[in-house]
Amino acid sequence: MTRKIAIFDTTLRDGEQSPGASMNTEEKLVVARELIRMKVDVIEAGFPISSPGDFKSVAEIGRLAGDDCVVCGLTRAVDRDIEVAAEALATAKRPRIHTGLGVSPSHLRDKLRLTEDQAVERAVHAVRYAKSFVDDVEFYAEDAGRADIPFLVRIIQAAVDAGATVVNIPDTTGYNLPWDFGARIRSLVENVRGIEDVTVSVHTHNDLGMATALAMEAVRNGASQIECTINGLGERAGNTAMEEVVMAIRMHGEELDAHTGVDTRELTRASRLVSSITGINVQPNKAIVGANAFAHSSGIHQDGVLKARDTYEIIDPADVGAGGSQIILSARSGHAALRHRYEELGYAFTDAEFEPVYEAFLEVADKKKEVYDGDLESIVNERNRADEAIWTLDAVQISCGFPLTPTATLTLIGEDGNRITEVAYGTGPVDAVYKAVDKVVGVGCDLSEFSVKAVTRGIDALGEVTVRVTGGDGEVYIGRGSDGDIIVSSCRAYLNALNRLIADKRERA
Ligand SMILES: CC(=O)SCCNC(=O)CCNC(=O)[C@H](O)C(C)(C)COP(=O)(O)OP(=O)(O)OC[C@H]1O[C@@H](n2cnc3c(N)ncnc32)[C@H](O)[C@@H]1OP(=O)(O)O
Ligand SMILES: CC(C)C(=O)C(=O)O
Repeated sequence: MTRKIAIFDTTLRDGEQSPGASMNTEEKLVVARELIRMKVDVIEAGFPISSPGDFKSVAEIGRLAGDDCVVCGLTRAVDRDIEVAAEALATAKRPRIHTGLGVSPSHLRDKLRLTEDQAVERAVHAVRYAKSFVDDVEFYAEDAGRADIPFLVRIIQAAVDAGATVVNIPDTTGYNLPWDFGARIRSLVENVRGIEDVTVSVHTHNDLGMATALAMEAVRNGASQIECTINGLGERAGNTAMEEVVMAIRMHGEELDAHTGVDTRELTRASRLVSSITGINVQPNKAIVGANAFAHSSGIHQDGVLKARDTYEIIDPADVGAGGSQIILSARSGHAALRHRYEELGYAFTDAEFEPVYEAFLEVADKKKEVYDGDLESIVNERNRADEAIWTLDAVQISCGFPLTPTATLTLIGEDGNRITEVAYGTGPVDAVYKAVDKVVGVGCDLSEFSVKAVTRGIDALGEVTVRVTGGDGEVYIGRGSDGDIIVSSCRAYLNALNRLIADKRERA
């Protein structure tokens, strides 16, 4: 059996320190319920002395959690902070006070203005004072990543001797390289007496984009608790993302001799919940929970994933509650992906039928970022209309705007393959195009309806135009056309209606 690594979630404390991420008590309770459901080991619920609202959140989450997990409140190494935290945690069945102070030369000299001896004295006092309220006391050595290692060993030894149950080694400024941070943890594991009886926690920040790597290297060197947040929220560039460390441990459990108790299938839901409550979007390419984490948009990858998912996916999306892999159709997609999607939509093509569809798809895809199902249907419908066509559009050009007179120059191809070009003026660009069509086709009819709608979402959506025309004998014909350019869609729709009218006339003649 591998070692259990405790997951200490600090979304509601350090995560909330992200600018713009503050949450009220109700919102924190919603997140806490999700954290309990996903079986984290510890919830850091807030910093009780910082405001009455945070005090209330810690108290309410303490009540909510019951036996399910430890609930923790943060303090400075200040008596009043510790007293207030103890008061807030009185509702909790498994309370933990998290106290400590900065230990790097910069924090000691410039922020706290303490000598090393004074800092050790203050740490010992804070741990002992916290122990007078609760059994479970975690000591943090803030900015341990930049501390002198002999002093770090000394102050952690003092905290352990004073009764700390957990010692937290933060790389507060995300300064370390993973192997240097690992060596720090190893120094403590090898040099602090009694450390084997306490939990060694790490709390890493992402200032160099290495928070997860730092945490993994710490686990490899003896850490047994990771402090992290959903979506990597937290001060500045954020904290270690829970979804990343939990999945990295799951993927490499044997090598790390580690496992966690987190239900990974909740990771996506938790990510979306925190994003919607805080209003902070998750970047699409974010590991594990980003919208693109299991999306494939290039032909070679799509072909591979359709043959065997693990050619390009190391995680089964279902394992993190993300549903399934996604194939995104774009101009980089190949035949395999397009054919697969059409089959899912119920279309079957022979190879000969499929080739022109693929070419029409590429034409649309080159104009759009992403091709949606509605576009695919439109492409097929447009092709079917083209197959039946008597007159087809070869080219259309419009000149319009204020104060120009809208003018259309249009070329149509007839059944015999001949091209005919006409120019016409109109009250608007569509009117000008329709007048030019009338000149070429020479069929009398009334346009009784014209409507346009976007086939899919986005500014680059295909526009589908529907028209109704009434022929001389009162018969009504509907025409449709779609394209990224609505003048072209309008022209195609009108031609489609006229083609039907002409075909009908011929049939009846
Ligand atoms: C790395 C981290 O994420 S630490 C957690 C950060 N979280 C927060 O700061 C929570 C929100 N903070 C607050 O609500 C307030 O800052 C409070 C209530 C904590 C303190 O408020 P104030 O008393 O007004 O102090 P202020 O914020 O101006 O300054 C912080 C003081 O705490 C001291 N201090 C900072 N950390 C510690 C510590 N761990 N132990 C003891 N003292 C500390 C500072 O040196 C400074 O003291 P000084 O005024 O004597 O120079
Ligand atoms: C208070 C400590 C644990 C912290 O948030 C940090 O060092 O980043």
